[in-house]
Amino acid sequence: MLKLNAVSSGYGDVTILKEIDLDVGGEVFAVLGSNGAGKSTLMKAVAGLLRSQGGTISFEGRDVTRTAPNKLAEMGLAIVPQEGNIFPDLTVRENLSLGALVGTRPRKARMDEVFDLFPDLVPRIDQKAGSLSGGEAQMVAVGRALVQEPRLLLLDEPTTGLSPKYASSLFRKIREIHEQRRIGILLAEQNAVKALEIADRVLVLSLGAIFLNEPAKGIDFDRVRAGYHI
Ligand SMILES: Nc1ncnc2c1ncn2[C@@H]1O[C@H](COP(=O)(O)OP(=O)(O)OP(=O)(O)O)[C@@H](O)[C@H]1O
Repeated sequence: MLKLNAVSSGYGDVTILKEIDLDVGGEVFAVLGSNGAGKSTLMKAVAGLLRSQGGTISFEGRDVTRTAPNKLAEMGLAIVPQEGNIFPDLTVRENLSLGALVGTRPRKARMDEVFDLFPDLVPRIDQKAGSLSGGEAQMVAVGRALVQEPRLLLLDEPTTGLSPKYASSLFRKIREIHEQRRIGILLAEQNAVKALEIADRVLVLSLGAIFLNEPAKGIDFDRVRAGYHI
């Protein structure tokens, strides 16, 4: 579904990601690593928000190395960035409507599916997104990506700042989204224990390079942890 071949990326002249090779199928693929390891940089590079400094990226067999984010969205790749992922002055409904500009099925049906998935949002439909709780706001952010009918969903640390209860619930929903809709998920996450519970495959980034890339099942947690201590 998504292939990275020797992708380097960063900010200005600074290289953060160093020659990353990656092959993501229609699975839940967790991207782990400590603060500053390069998780968000990887997500932004894949979503077309950061220009690659080298290497190639392909999505569903097409070279998208220089493809603009809006075009990638139309091709079926949606991202929930770590920050700035909702419009605070717009209502829940308006936020979802904006996401639904991308996608082909009737807009109302796609929005109703989000309310089925996150029923807590139903009573908040006309509330400004900026006045929601952290957990509710994340539901809107994920919902806004889902109404785009993505085939690959990039989630950048979606549980940051959530209470353990909300975080666990969102992790369960992420797995549910994958299983019910057959959407591939690339999940950048600090919380390795929780991410491993729902992931099929695990990548650990360390200093912008791949420390480990393995199936999640039966993975030796000490090896994952070692990637956090370099
Ligand atoms: N806009 C930017 N300009 C310059 N350097 C940046 C910028 N954004 C991130 N960096 C640097 O890139 C490196 C990787 O950051 P990145 O946000 O990808 O890490 P991360 O793994 O997502 O970390 P965290 O878990 O803390 O969000 C860090 O050293 C960071 O300081």
